[in-house]
Amino acid sequence: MTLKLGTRGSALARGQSTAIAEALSAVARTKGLDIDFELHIVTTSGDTSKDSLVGSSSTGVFVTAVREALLAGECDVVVHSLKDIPVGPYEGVTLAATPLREDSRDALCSGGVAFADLPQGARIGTGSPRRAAQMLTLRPDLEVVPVRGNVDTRLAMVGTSLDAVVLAVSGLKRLGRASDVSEIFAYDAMVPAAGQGALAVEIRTDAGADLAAAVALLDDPTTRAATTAEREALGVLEAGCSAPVGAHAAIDKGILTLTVRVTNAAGTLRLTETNRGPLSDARRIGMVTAHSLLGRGAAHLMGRP
Ligand SMILES: NCc1[nH]cc(CCC(=O)O)c1CC(=O)O
Repeated sequence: MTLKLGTRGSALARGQSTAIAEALSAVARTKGLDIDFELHIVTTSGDTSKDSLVGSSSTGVFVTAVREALLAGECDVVVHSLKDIPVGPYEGVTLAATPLREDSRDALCSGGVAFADLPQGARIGTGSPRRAAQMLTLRPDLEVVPVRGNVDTRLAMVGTSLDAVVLAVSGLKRLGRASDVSEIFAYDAMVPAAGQGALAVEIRTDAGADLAAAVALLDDPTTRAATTAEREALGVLEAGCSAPVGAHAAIDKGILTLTVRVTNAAGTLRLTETNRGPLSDARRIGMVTAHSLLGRGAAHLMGRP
């Protein structure tokens, strides 16, 4: 049987979707199921617009287009970067698997210069308020330059119009650009975005039990718990993926430790909160952490009354 796997058309999206398609076929075979996948590329207006807000995946337009293709029956399974998916349910769509996640940290790509050694006032490209704010906390002298476009486009700016860019380690690895990483930010220096480095495999809620069971074989319970806590915190903070909010859950010996950080845009004020507990409490840990941040004034830092 050949199924269609829906994805965006960027090199990153196609690469990670191909990897998931192969992994799905392999796990299905171990259960005696013969499933092959062909990629179904979903294009959106955003894919051709580099300079407008529509070009930002933070608005969720790409995720919505891919999900609508799934609901329309143009494909049977879809793959997204989890961090691009708005928090909350989507009618008719089920998150069938969160596979083992890649490194979730952020990386400096500077042509080899360490973050501390960047020249005074260096120009750093990022479209992420979270990365911009945390970078300015560490180095208020830096000039943050808003950039858009895919990973390769951004890397091409290093050494020409920019001194460096900040990108997710996971995306660079998936694109075979790990050698462009000059320094990886420690988790406490730059708290990653909720869900960064993780993928989401979705199916229609009314899909057959066989497909649901096959996809579920790819689910990694540790990744599921960590990203559940991170995304719950983001949801309670009412922050989208474009807010200056970092959320990172680490799991060690069955204990989940969630750290959430809210920074103001200038990087001059920040609140960081950490809570831990069993994996089964992932959602509650996310909620509790976000509520205590709100109690400490997080909404004000995010520019809300
Ligand atoms: N916002 C764009 C985006 N969405 C997912 C990734 C790759 C990182 C991931 O796998 O979470 C990227 C690029 C980046 O942040 O560097």
